[in-house]
Amino acid sequence: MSQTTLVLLGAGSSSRFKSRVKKQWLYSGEVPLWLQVAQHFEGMGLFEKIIIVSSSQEIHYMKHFADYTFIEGGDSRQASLSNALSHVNSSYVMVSDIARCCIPETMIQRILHAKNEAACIVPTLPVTDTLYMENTPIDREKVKIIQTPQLSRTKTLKQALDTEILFTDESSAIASLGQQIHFVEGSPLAHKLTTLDDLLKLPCIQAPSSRTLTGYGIDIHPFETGKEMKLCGVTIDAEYGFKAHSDGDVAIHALIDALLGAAGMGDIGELYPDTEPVFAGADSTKLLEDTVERISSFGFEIGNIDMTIMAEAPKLLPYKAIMRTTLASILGIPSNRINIKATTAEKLGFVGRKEGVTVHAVANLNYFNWKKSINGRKT
Ligand SMILES: Nc1ccn([C@@H]2O[C@H](COP(=O)(O)OP(=O)(O)OP(=O)(O)O)[C@@H](O)[C@H]2O)c(=O)n1
Ligand SMILES: C[C@](O)(CO)[C@H](O)COP(=O)(O)O
Repeated sequence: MSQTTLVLLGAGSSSRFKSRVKKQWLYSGEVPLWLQVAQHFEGMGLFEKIIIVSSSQEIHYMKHFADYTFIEGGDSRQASLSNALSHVNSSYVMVSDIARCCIPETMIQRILHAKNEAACIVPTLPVTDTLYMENTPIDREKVKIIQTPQLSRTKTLKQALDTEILFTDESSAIASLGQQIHFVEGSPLAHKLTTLDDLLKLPCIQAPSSRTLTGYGIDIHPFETGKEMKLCGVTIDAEYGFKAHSDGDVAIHALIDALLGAAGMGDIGELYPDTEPVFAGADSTKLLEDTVERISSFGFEIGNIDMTIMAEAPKLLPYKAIMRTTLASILGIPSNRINIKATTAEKLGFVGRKEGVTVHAVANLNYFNWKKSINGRKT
């Protein structure tokens, strides 16, 4: 069995990437980039454990994709690494930026073969352009580009990071202890995805799939007198509203479940539990806004939505247009891609007896087409 743990650092905020979707959550085919990277390393069969570092909200969703060890990151790359290192017990630890997406296995083998050469093994590339330091040319033979993954003796790395000093990589931390660093040849394929233009340099990243993902949601609420009735974020003129922990907007609740269903993100109760005081009387449009924000940040675009409101009363026809425009502005799609149907239950069941309302909703999502963002840029 290998004595090496792999740590993949993915808790960054992608600020230089300048896209509404963080680089870790771009889809390559039908797989988010972070997962493509993890599966690529896992397929090599070289590691006893794989740790992925990310934010707590992302980790909740990442666990729906795969069973790695997920650890919450910190404010800096080094803080994220330190959190992960407390879960590393193997003699060696290989650390890589998840943003280096296309690292060839031959490069990993080169690094592992050199493991006895020094406390830290580092892949490098030569500089091939002329270099200036401020206004003075410098000898490019004396500088190198440092890549990841870097292989370190775990004990030495833990000792090196037990400091207030912030290092930009493992090798500089270990060098600060006076330990030797051993350099091996890196690869242009290990280039780090930092800006949108880097996507053009990384051939293993495929265009996102054109598949449509469909989700379904249903919600039921009984009527309650003395409450304001809200449906699709619109106030309805009625003598009663809905009994609920929140404002009881049963249509928005069904829609949230449809959106979460399409994204594979669980259901409304997981995200906004009705046991939490913070959601007492909650404005459901705010919950929908939060759902849309999450879905969007995880690499999806909303295609269209359709819903059926089953209500014996009140008559909803006069409200359908304003309901569509209200939802359109929250979902960020044109109102023609939102369809709202209303029907009675022909006096049957609890809906027919005017005891409450049922809403069924369907939502379609597509993967965010990041190729369009690159093509739309002037270089
Ligand atoms: N607090 C942080 C910051 C960075 N990283 C990770 O460290 C690697 C190198 O960082 P970088 O490429 O700079 O990613 P970001 O920090 O996301 O990018 P930016 O600096 O543009 O915000 C990335 O895989 C990133 O996810 C991390 O785990 N925790
Ligand atoms: C660790 C690293 O990738 C080596 O080149 C680099 O230092 C990370 O820098 P960043 O500013 O956190 O992207």
